[in-house]
Amino acid sequence: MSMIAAFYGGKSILITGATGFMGKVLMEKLFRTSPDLKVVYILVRPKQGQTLQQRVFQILDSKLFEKVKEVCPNVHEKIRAISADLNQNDFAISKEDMKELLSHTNIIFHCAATVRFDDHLRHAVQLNVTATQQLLLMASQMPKLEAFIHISTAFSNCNLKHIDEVVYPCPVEPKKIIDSMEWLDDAIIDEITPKLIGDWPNTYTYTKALGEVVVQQEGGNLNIAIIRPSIMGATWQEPFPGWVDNLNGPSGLIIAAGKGFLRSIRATPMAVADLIPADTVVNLTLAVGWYTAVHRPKSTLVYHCTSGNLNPCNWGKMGLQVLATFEKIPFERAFRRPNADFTTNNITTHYWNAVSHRAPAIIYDFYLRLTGRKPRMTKLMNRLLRTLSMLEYFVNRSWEWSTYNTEMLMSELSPEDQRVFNFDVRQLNWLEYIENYVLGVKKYLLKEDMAGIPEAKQHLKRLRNIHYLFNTALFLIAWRLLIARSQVARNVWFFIVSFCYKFLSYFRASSTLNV
Ligand SMILES: CCCCCCCCCCCCCCCCCCCCCCCCCCCC(=O)SCCNC(=O)CCNC(=O)[C@H](O)C(C)(C)COP(=O)(O)OP(=O)(O)OC[C@H]1O[C@@H](n2cnc3c(N)ncnc32)[C@H](O)[C@@H]1OP(=O)(O)O
Ligand SMILES: NC(=O)C1=CN([C@@H]2O[C@H](COP(=O)(O)OP(=O)(O)OC[C@H]3O[C@@H](n4cnc5c(N)ncnc54)[C@H](OP(=O)(O)O)[C@@H]3O)[C@@H](O)[C@H]2O)C=CC1
Repeated sequence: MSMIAAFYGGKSILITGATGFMGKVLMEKLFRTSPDLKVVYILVRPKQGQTLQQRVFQILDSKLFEKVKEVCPNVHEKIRAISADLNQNDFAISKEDMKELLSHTNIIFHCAATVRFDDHLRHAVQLNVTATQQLLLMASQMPKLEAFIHISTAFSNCNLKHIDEVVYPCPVEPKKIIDSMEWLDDAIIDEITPKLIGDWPNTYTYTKALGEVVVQQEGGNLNIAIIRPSIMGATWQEPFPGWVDNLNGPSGLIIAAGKGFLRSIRATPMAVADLIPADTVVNLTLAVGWYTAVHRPKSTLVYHCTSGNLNPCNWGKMGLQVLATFEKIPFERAFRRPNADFTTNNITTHYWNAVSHRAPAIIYDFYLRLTGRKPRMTKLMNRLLRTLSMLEYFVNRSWEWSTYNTEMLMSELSPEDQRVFNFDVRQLNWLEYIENYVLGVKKYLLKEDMAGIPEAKQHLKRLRNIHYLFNTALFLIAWRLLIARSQVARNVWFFIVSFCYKFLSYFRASSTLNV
């Protein structure tokens, strides 16, 4: 019997960010392994014209929850969606709901965040710092609370090269940043943002670092732990391989490469690609929840959920495997044949961006205009280039994360728990994982049918022929222009033509003799 699964039985659990990528995988695993838990409170905001209930039903209706419905048929009764907006005071939670939360919650998993790299500092501070502070305040009023688990990121200290499982101080105290956001106007914030974030690459990583300091400073007597996942990718094993439902991290680029838009990316092939499957993160999170509540460590423990030091893979190997998988599992209606490469300096990056990204987009938009349709490729390409420039920081560096606490926790688990809540990334086979990841992107993100693979392959063949035809035409035009202008080129041309003619005549003559 799994001790961790038994621990969550009968518990009331509060999850923020349950509608996000990690939150959904976390809820799924909780219900599947501890179907006898009492209730899962989720803080949800109405979105895109959907009510809270509609959002919950949409999640439960997805393929991700198929297994849960078998082991926990009344799962919908155990999810209590609470209307909340983490940007508002007291999260805009009604008095009755707040009372219920405060009096019943046993465990908190704080996953909500803005993960956009380019978010305005005010918004990023509000969600990643102030909301964390408010949640801690709520937690301090929960008499039954056993553990508060805060999800951060391994990149919260990406301004360092070697990162230990400790909370590092920030140059400016979070309280001062929170206060200043209240009275500074947007224009001034924009101006001072580069100075404030210093050597952090974006407002996301910076505010996640501030969030950790807040957790440490304002955690009081709570049992708290911080989890730092690296780049969260599709699921590795559970509930099935390859599940993913958003474009963050590598997923968006896998689509861009598979559809033939992405031709080059400025990345260092030997840099460590610190991906971590979402189910591995969730298993560690649930194990940490159990350990923190049961063992009550004296200080706030930080757990790195990374792959680089235990089972490293680099961007070169990952990129090649992604491309190899497209041969077997192509995406439908590709714009060009998938073929991308890494560039390593500014000049080649600019060159390939112009030749392989912008030029084809302009040509295609020209064709769309000619055929009376609305041009869209240049806009899409600009967006892709913007995304690439945001991700560049992370694919041209390697970090070392120590994992003592994570390894300590692994050794504390019973063999059964090590199996059910497996977060040992050493067992991960990267080639197999990446293949399943690409397959998952095709099935769950692009919603493409496997039955369409032969047609997709045919389409790629057609694109290859068009590519050869286009290159041949381009060569002939260039040659024709050269011949018209240069005597040397004309002489070379006549030499080649007469040589070919002689060779053909000789070949024909010898085959006639043989007959
Ligand atoms: C040796 C030689 C080998 C040669 C081999 C060659 C190999 C070739 C490559 C093959 C394939 C590539 C596979 C691997 C590539 C490496 C990928 C590396 C990724 C590394 C990521 C590292 C991140 C690490 C950070 C820390 C991790 C975390 O803690 S948090 C999670 C990370 N957060 C994010 O990823 C968020 C990033 N997104 C944003 O910040 C923003 O969305 C944006 C700035 C990128 C875009 O903002 P914008 O306002 O322009 O657009 P938005 O409104 O958000 O969306 C507009 C439309 O674009 C779609 N979208 C959104 N995000 C992405 C995305 N990441 N990629 C693509 N498209 C995206 C979005 O859905 C919108 O679409 P519409 O709704 O249709 O308009
Ligand atoms: N994805 C990754 O690669 C990594 C993520 N992390 C961390 O893991 C955690 C989860 O990330 P992930 O699941 O990928 O992120 P998502 O963007 O998928 O999910 C974010 C969640 O936060 C919720 N949220 C955002 N704003 C508000 C708000 N104002 N009020 C209420 N809820 C809100 C979202 O709700 P809604 O659905 O309404 O938008 C959503 O449920 C984050 O803390 C992130 O920093 C760490 C490392 C890597």
